[in-house]
Amino acid sequence: MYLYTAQAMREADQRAVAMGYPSLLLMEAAGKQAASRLLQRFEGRAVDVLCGKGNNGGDGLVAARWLAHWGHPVRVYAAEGQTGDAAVARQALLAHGLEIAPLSAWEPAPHSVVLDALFGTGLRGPLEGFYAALVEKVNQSGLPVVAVDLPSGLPHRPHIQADLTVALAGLKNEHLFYPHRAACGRIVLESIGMPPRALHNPHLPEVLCKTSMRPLLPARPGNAHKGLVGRVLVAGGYRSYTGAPSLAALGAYRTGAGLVTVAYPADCVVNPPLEAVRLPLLEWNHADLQAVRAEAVAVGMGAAAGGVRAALAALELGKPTVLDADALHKQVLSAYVKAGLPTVLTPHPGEASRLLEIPSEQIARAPLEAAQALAERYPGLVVVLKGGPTVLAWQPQEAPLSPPLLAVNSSGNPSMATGGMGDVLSGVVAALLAAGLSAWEAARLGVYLHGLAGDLASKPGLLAHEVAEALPSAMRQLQLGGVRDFWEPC
Ligand SMILES: NC(=O)C1=CN([C@@H]2O[C@H](COP(=O)(O)OP(=O)(O)OC[C@H]3O[C@@H](n4cnc5c(N)ncnc54)[C@H](O)[C@@H]3O)[C@@H](O)[C@H]2O)[C@@H](O)CC1
Ligand SMILES: [K+]
Repeated sequence: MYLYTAQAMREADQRAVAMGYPSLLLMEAAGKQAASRLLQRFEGRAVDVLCGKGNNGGDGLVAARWLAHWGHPVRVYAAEGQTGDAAVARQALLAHGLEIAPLSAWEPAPHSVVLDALFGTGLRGPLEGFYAALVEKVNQSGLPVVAVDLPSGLPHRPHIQADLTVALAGLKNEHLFYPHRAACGRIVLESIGMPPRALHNPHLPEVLCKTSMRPLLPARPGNAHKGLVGRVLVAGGYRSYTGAPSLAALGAYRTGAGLVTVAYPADCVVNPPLEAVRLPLLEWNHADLQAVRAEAVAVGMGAAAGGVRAALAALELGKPTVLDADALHKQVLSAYVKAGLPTVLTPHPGEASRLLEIPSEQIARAPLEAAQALAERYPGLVVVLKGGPTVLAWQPQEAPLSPPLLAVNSSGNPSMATGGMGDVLSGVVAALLAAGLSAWEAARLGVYLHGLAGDLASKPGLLAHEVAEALPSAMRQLQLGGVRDFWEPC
């Protein structure tokens, strides 16, 4: 499943039409499904449908017809001048004997619900004048609002603040990225019958979801022993950052690693899980690390200035590696690019800002672009840019001229914004690398499982080790089909 821009969705629509699929069928499905989702949530309220001139308005006209047909009180307010499918939708509505009032006549009615079909993906630029005032009037009415496809006005201001958004055919950027996502309220995705071939577009970012992530779960053979399912070496720790390697070790064990060894400076007190092997070191050197039996390495957590030395020593092991926190330095990344090892780097926006030398606000505003820039700068390394949502990018070394592969995570929640969460993630990804997944697979599944565990454990004051403890349930639920993507109806 992909994440669409307005342009990419228009192209999908055009491909469907070129394949012979009538666009009117899409509008009919869109309107009917929006109407039924509205009723599911706001049954018993009269509905005011506000329709623009374009196809988003056409969806609203279809919705109004079905609402009336099903016997619900509905008032329709629409702009003049529909063309194409939207004009057909208007005719069909009139044929049912409904009246259409001008948008300027709309006044909030107590106990009603507003269906916002003013603007969708065709909006060009911010709303002004009459439409800006109408959107403000809807927001100030205090009435519940169901938005068709997108809250009208997004991605600009002003925009509708919706309680429910019925996304059509595919998720758009605004449905996943803040602050726009907050304007959508609950999001339900309706396929509206769009032919899957029309939606197919591997140049778009992938949305990590249960369907694509489940097949990546490593199988545990019946004759499994701890040396067969992936062993992880965690290398990190510095005087005041002693928890980080322990959390990474816990993340790795809870993702199924067979054995975890924690290497840390001998002058710091690290308390890894009882099940971990401890390796206190006087100096970060390759010879000591070489003795550890491990199929993957996670390096950097809380290692302070030692992070670079630890990462360069780990590089000589020639194993798939996760680089986090104090290992995220340009000289380290360049050395890993040169080595061509499966490598995942997991910066947060502050670390990405340091690596890219751009302000972290710019990264927060356009995380996909930032992850893409890092992937292009360090070809072959998989970039996991942590945030809400976490995004991923990878420029395969063997295809330097193709655009990087991109992905956006759909699991996780704001309660995960606490210390140590990234350390757990490093351990999760390292365990999946050790289990034999490629760097791109391990990073995507790791990010998704970590978010899913955060969703299962979600509560105010959530701690990183609690997310690690929820990982086994997350994996079990994903395996057994018990997971719900956030856009699925309840
Ligand atoms: N896959 C698809 O592409 C489908 C799209 N459908 C609907 O079609 C919508 C897109 O339809 P359209 O492309 O017709 O676009 P919209 O209906 O979103 O908006 C286009 C209208 O808005 C006006 N407009 C644009 N910017 C404006 C501004 N800043 N201020 C005032 N007016 C402005 C345009 O002149 C035009 O009349 C989707 O969001 C969805 O609701 C569905 O009907 C079914 C299938
Ligand atoms: K809308």
